Amino acid sequence: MTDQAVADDHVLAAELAAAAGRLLLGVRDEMGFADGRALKDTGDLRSHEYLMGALAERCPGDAILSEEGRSSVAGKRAEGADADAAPTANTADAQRLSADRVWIIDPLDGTREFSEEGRRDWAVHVALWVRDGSPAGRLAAGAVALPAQGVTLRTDATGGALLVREEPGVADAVTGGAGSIVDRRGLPREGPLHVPAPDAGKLRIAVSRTRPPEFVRRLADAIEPDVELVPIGSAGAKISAVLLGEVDAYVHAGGQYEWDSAAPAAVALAAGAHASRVDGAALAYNREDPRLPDILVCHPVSASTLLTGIRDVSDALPT
Ligand SMILES: Nc1ncnc2c1ncn2[C@@H]1O[C@H](COP(=O)(O)O)[C@@H](OP(=O)(O)O)[C@H]1O
Ligand SMILES: [Mg+2]
Repeated sequence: MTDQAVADDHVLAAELAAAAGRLLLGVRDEMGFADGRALKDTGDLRSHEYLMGALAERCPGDAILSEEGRSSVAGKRAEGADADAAPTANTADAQRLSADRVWIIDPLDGTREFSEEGRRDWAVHVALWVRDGSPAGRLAAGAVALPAQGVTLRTDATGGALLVREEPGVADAVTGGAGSIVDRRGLPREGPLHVPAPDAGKLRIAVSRTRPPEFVRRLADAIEPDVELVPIGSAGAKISAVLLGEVDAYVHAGGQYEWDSAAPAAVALAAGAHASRVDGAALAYNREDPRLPDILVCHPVSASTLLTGIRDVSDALPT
C-alpha cells in the first residue's frame, strides 16, 4: 500500500461518483417525486450500498467513512430492500484512524434537492484521504458528480483539476441552483478546470437554500464589494458553482461533516481555489470526530477580503 494517491485513484473517484450519479437519476425516474421521504432514503441508501460495494471490490485494503455508514443512521429504508437490512457499516473508527488510505464519501449531498422535481443542485462526493507523513494527512484525490447537470469535477494525477462532461446531450442546458440557465453545449468532453477570478467590485456568495447562515448577511453588509447572496442546495453543488464561475464564493458555518466537503475541497484546491475554515485554518480530514462545521471556498484574490470580513462579524458566527 502506498501512502500517496496513484493516478488510478483520481479516475476511480470520478468513475464511482458518476456511476452512483447515474444510479440516482434512475432512482428518480423509477420512483417519481410523490413520496419525498421515500425518495430521499432510497437515494441515500442505494448510492451508499453501490459505493461501499465498489470500493470494497476495487480497494479492499482501504478504510471508508460514508455519511450513510454510521451506526446512527437508523430508520432509513431503501425501497425494494430487505426491511431488516442495516446499511453497510463504515470501517471501525480505530481502524480508520490508523489507516493509510481512507475514502470519505457522501453518497448523496443535497438530499432535499434530489427529492424536488426539476432541481439539479445535488451531488455525489468521493474523496481519498492519505497519510502522507504530516500530522493531518491530506486529501489526495476527489470527484464531485453533478448527475442532473451532466458533469463531474475531479482531481487529476498532475495536481490539477478536470471538468468531465458526461454523456453529451444529457444536460445541454441546465438550471443552476439559483434558477439560472447554464448552457454547457460548447464544452469539450474533458478539459482543465481553473477557478475563475471574480469581476471587480462584485461578489456572488453561494449560501444554503434552506438554512442560510445569518452571519453571511452581516458579512455581505460589512465588506466592500457589492454582494449578491445566491441560494443553492448541496455543499458539492455550491463549491462546483464557484469552480465553474457561476458564483464567486461559498461561505458556510453552523454545522457540516467531513463528507460534505472532502471531495469538493479536494477538487477546489486542485483547481487553484482557496478552501479553508472560516477562520483561515486548513481543512482537516479523517479526524475522530467527523464534524467540520464551517468552510470558505473562493478565488485566492477574494480570500483576504472574505476572511477579514468574517472576522469582523465573528460575533454573529454560529457557535
Ligand atoms: N447546520 C448544519 N448541520 C449539519 N449539516 C449541515 C448543516 N448545514 C448544512 N449541512 C449539510 O451540508 C450539506 C449541504 O447543505 P445545504 O444544501 O443546506 O447547503 C447537506 O448534506 P446532505 O444533503 O448530504 O445531508 C446538509 O445536511
Ligand atoms: Mg452532504
